[in-house]
Amino acid sequence: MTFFKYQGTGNDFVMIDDRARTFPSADQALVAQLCHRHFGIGADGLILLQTAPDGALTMVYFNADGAEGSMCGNGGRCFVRFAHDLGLITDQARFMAVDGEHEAEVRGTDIHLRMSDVASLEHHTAFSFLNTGSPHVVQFEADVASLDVVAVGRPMRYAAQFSPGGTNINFVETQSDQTLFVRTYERGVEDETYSCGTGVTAAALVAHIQLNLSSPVAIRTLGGNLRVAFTAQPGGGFTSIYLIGPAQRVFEGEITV
Ligand SMILES: N[C@@H](CCC[C@H](N)C(=O)O)C(=O)O
Repeated sequence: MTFFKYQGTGNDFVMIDDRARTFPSADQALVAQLCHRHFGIGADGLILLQTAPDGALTMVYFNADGAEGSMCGNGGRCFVRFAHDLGLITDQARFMAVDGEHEAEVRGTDIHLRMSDVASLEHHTAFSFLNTGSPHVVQFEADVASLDVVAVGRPMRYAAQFSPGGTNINFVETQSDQTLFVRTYERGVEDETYSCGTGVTAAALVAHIQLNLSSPVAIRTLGGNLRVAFTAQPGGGFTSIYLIGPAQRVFEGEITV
């Protein structure tokens, strides 16, 4: 079976053209093994490109632990690049994902991906919590570069208040030029990843509310730069949310299991 490896700001994915529906998607151990960085290809997740009976392009996303996940923003941008590379879409696209339909546009090296609207956010003393397709804690910190993201993030990811599903944890610092620096502990990978698309989207929306940053918000991650554009609604929610940044093919190969 042919696979392709894609990355979007260092969030990396095994990508498989599964229009023939031959991939054994119920085999969690196989997905986890393919994503394993020592015993497999190595990736933060695996994505199947399928088509629905009505012909709609469909993204099926699995976390590195092998379980089917909620929405993945960087994975969605890589999915659009993959569909474009296969010649299945022009520069404008629509596809289905677990959280509904997404629109996207290919503009040179960048993919502009429309994310689900966000109706509400919770603000707690130390952090905010919201769902941008996946659940995210956003916590501002003074020195994100020095933070032990795994040591601090993992207990929060498993905290009782987020059970049973758990959450992703984003540590955010505002830089002098109003750019956000974001590092994320990612659920399902159970480690820090180089970038998380739904996570930086959450960080940008919270930064708009708490720090009055205007759209588009520029974000730096360990794996590169992203932008998040949005329209804030008078009632407190957000619409027309776009995650913008590069996505590229890295290599391809054959799975011989
Ligand atoms: N890396 C992803 C986030 C994927 C979802 C996450 N692993 C979860 O299970 O919540 C992104 O780019 O959004």
